[in-house]
Amino acid sequence: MDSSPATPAAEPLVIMGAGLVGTLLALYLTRRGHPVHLYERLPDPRKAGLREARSINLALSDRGWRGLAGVGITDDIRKVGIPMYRRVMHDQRGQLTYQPYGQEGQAIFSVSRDSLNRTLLNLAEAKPNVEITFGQKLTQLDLPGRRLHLRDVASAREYDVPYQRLFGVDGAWSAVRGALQRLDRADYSQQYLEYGYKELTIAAGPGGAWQLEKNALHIWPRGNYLMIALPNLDGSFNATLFFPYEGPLSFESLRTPEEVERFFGDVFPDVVPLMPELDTEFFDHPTGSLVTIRCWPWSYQDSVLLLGDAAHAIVPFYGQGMNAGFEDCTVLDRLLDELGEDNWGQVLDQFERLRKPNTDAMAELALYNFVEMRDHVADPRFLLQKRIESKIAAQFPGQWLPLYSRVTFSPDTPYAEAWAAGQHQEAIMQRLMPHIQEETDYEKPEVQALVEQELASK
Ligand SMILES: Cc1cc2nc3c(=O)[nH]c(=O)nc-3n(C[C@H](O)[C@H](O)[C@H](O)COP(=O)(O)OP(=O)(O)OC[C@H]3O[C@@H](n4cnc5c(N)ncnc54)[C@H](O)[C@@H]3O)c2cc1C
Ligand SMILES: NC(=O)C1=CN([C@@H]2O[C@H](COP(=O)(O)OP(=O)(O)OC[C@H]3O[C@@H](n4cnc5c(N)ncnc54)[C@H](OP(=O)(O)O)[C@@H]3O)[C@@H](O)[C@H]2O)C=CC1
Ligand SMILES: Nc1ccccc1C(=O)C[C@H](N)C(=O)O
Repeated sequence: MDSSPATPAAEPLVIMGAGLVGTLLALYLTRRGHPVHLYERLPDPRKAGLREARSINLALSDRGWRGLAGVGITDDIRKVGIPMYRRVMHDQRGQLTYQPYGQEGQAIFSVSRDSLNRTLLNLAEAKPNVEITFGQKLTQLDLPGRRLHLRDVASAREYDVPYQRLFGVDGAWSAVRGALQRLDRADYSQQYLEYGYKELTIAAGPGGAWQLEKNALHIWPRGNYLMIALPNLDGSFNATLFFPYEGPLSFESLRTPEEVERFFGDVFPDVVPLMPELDTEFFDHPTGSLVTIRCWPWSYQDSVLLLGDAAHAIVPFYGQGMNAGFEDCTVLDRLLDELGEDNWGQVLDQFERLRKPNTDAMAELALYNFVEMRDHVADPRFLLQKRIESKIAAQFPGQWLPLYSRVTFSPDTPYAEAWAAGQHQEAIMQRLMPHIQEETDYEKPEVQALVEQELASK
């Protein structure tokens, strides 16, 4: 049920970008009684049919669920999500090792980007005071004059639209941010990895059966590169290869179908038979780049605010970009409750000050998880350390929570706090692990004494 609406403002709030975060934001703002107008550069994905061909999935976790719960739509999404309870690591001989994500029953969820986007669009469009106009690209923004300059992509017609409040939710290559960047003392940085990514398909088995463990996120860690796979509802998996652009083993070095087959056969032998389209997909699918974008400020006076990837694009390795964007919506909604809608300037100011340290921490966490996923998860000592940490958490609940759980399953803990606590715990583990060779060593009196001493001095 919608909460009781305030008196609708005459002029619509404008949202630039009807991606995942923009559509969720529209649902939040319309609940407050505001008319909302979303503009989107691309055609309507529900009509275009183009995106359906690619079933790309995302990991949705507790911060994202909280964002969806705020507008009462978790049930719609849970129906199409697949819980993934653990990492399954595949070594070069096809041997498997396992690492649970959290406690019994805790999972991250694989959801299709396309169905999530469609569900959000359908829900937003069903609201009487939400309008979505597709195929409209923001080309210029007059910040002091509060005017958008848009282009109708199909006809190339250009026109202006005035606004009072604008939310820039137009993704990593945000045009709204582009205008803010030209302000005096605006900070901006973009850092690319020397890696790109390629999306590939692991086929469904007969009758739509999953050919790998269904309720898991699969990882093929290979030291300086990796492949991952997330399950789809139709029995297939969406695999992503994260691989150097250049170098002896790189996108540049694999030039022919034979080279691709030889490489995959050598390093991912257990999964190659499940990838019948490998050759064509490898050359037909684009190689995506991986970038971290930081900027400041995120707002202009009381009229413009950036959210989602437009404010904080991060590399995908923690599976948190969309989750962080959904959390933006929750935080903005809370600030509007606390500070009131007569204080937009204060709301925008508080929002960026609260969020920036947290999304900066998330950007670091995402880079950190790249090394963990491509390298550490293949190391038995690392997996032993994780099992010991689970034991400490079970023995001292409230005093110890693994970093992964803080980031993924603890939406009350801001990212920056999670990261700081995680680094502190890691320092303790570095002192503890030299005393532990196998799991049962944890029970040794000297190890127990050390753990208690470390926790007492925390
Ligand atoms: C390979 C990969 C895997 C990922 N996996 C995960 C994951 O598992 N979990 C997770 O939480 N996150 C993941 N992410 C991150 C996630 O995709 C992004 O964080 C999320 O899409 C951000 O949503 P957004 O709405 O801010 O931006 P977008 O989804 O990019 O939406 C922006 C919208 O604005 C529109 N737009 C852009 N420019 C203009 C303009 N000039 N005028 C009008 N409209 C415009 C775009 O067409 C788009 O529809 C992944 C990212 C990548 C690359
Ligand atoms: N953090 C990360 O590493 C990544 C994040 N993402 C997120 O996912 C979203 C959707 O991705 P996807 O569909 O692959 O988007 P695309 O890469 O297809 O980009 C969409 C549009 O953004 C503009 N664009 C692309 N690359 C650049 C660039 N390097 N500099 C300036 N503009 C650029 C282009 O607009 P035009 O045609 O007008 O020039 C392009 O058509 C992105 O908006 C981003 O939020 C995606 C990839 C990596
Ligand atoms: N969705 C992703 C996309 C790309 C790379 C990683 C992910 C993950 O979700 C990783 C998961 N959080 C993990 O730590 O095992």
